[in-house]
Amino acid sequence: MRIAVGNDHAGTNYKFEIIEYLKSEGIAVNNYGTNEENSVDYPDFVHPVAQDVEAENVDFGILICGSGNGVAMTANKYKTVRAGLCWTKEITELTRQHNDANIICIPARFTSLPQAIEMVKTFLNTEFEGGRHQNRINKIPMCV
Ligand SMILES: O=C(CO)[C@H](O)[C@H](O)[C@H](O)COP(=O)(O)O
Repeated sequence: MRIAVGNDHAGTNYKFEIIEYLKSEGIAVNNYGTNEENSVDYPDFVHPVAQDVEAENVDFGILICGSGNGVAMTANKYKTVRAGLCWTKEITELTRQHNDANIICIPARFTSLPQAIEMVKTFLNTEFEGGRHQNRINKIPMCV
């Protein structure tokens, strides 16, 4: 498995811990930064992750910022990206089971680090249920 990871300054610390977890599981990582804590603009670090997902260079993406919203809004501009904002284990499960999300967006300022890692584990280990949910996903694009 290969995962693309991107974050702004609010997500740098969590990102390094999440990468440690991914590597401990033998998962390959494309780290697009930022690797610093100085203020940056989140779209600069979201576009490479979304492009990796769109090009199917990776299995999933992980985006981390303060609230999770800016990174989700940016990533969801890509046609084949379904980026879900997650803040509990249960919502993370549903984001995979019902929405077949291919990117998880983590709000670092509103989740603890153990919670963030648990959400990543859950995201990577939960299957899409298909069926009625596939019909709904098919209706998401504005231009089919
Ligand atoms: O929405 C966001 C990016 O996806 C975030 O919450 C940012 O991390 C946040 O806007 C950064 O705020 P700051 O005051 O510039 O640190």
